Amino acid sequence: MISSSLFHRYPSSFVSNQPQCPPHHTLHTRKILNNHSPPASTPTPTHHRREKDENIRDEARLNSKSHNFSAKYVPFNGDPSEKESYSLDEIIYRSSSGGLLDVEHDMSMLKQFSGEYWKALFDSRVGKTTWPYGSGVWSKKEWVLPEIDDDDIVSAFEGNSNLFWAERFGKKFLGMNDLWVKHCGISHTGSFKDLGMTVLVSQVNRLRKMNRPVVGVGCASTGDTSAALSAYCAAAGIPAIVFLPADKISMAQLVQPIANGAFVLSLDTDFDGCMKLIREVTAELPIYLANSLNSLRLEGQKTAAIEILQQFDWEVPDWVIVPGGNLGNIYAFYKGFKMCRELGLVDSIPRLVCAQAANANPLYLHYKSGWDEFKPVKANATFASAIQIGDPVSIDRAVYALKNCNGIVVEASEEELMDAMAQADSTGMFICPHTGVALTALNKLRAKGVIKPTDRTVVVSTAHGLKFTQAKIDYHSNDIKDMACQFANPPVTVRAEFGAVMDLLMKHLNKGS
Ligand SMILES: Cc1ncc(COP(=O)(O)O)c(C=O)c1O
Ligand SMILES: N[C@@H](CCOP(=O)(O)O)C(=O)O
Repeated sequence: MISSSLFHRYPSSFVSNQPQCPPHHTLHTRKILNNHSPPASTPTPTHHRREKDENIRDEARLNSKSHNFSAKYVPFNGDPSEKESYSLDEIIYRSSSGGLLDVEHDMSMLKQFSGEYWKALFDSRVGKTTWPYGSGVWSKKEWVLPEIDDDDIVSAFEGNSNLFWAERFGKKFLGMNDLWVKHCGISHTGSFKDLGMTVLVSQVNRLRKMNRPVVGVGCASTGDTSAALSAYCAAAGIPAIVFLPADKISMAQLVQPIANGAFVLSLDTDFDGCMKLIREVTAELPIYLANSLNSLRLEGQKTAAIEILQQFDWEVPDWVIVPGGNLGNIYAFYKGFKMCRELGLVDSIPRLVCAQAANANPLYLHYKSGWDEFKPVKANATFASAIQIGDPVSIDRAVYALKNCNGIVVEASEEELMDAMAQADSTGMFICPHTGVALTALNKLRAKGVIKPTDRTVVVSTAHGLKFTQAKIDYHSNDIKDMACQFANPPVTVRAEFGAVMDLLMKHLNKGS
């Protein structure tokens, strides 16, 4: 039996999947929340414990309400007068003309509530354990996948990642006082992919419950997509199949899908080759495609942009810098910011910078050519191995996003990205090489004066540094061909004797003074 006291544990607007209070109440609600005192209707806290057969899903089921929010697939950047659209319950990745798809929300329904209303609602859900809103993604459920039943959601309470004030790095290396790193990689599987994968796997869970023929979910990967897919599928008991380019991903990334029980294929090709194969295979077999070609993924990823605004108390930063590979994420950020502007939460959007490794730089070349004809490249090896991609599936999305926010594309050489990573680490971070690519872009734009010392700037950190320890070991061992490794900090071997240790320490301490 579900205890009736559960109904009284939260104000109803915190637990319902429909906004409850009318817009004119929201300013009041917000003020209350900001003052950290409970809304008047909150009962005195009790030390409630659930009965054996109760859980947070049951609570969500009891509290769910009907609503009129909806979303559908439409051709990406299509002609609005064309009527082509598909239910999100269809298994489809391309429009009738072969172009990309986008998830389009019924904005007229969302606009029935004011910007102030949405801010108060989203703010009220942060940091709770209420299913599914405790997740940073599902706390924005009405804007993500409004029609999914809470019961079908597969979530690890992802999102709500740290927006880190890079105080020392900003001051020491860039003369900046308002520099932030959005640590999307401090996450369930160690990358931002969790944000999109919770949405995609939840939808697959729904489709399978509807008896749709989905025998498994598959992706091509440079390591992070496969890790996220495998974890969320394992949590839901859904078979995962991953195509990996042999010897091109880190050990830590490789072991993730193996440990989570996915069927792992190591293929003698690069990521672009794996991507081509998974597209062919998913066209033949009832395996659902989990790469960002599937626009559902981007609905989850866009919440990182909304979260950044929320973390700045809905003030808009000047710049957001995102490392780009298959190029879904740069569009996801744009879409998140744009929705906040359209729905009245903010009145402008930041300028976006997409940062690429020079060894895998098709977007950069396209940008430099003045957006002339796009040409895929053969991506060369890079320490930023997760963005070693030469033929990005979301090229059109990225170009659209950058053109619409006065965006910039910057490239980083191997030495630049590794030095930037080492410098960031020396100020207490432990970032991945892809974040080093983004920091290089920042260095270059600061040096040119494009980004000003006081500009509020966010660098998106996309994966956890612990996935890329070998790159750091190579750098700090001074063991990289043609690289000075100028910030290497190798361990010093010394005899285990007091005198030898003291001599060494004295030398070291004198050097510092
Ligand atoms: C760690 C990391 N950073 C950046 C990216 C680039 O994201 P996107 O492919 O959406 O451009 C990826 C994946 O491609 C990644 O795994
Ligand atoms: N870096 C990605 C590459 C695939 O990108 P996706 O967003 O299209 O899945 C990875 O980790 O596999």
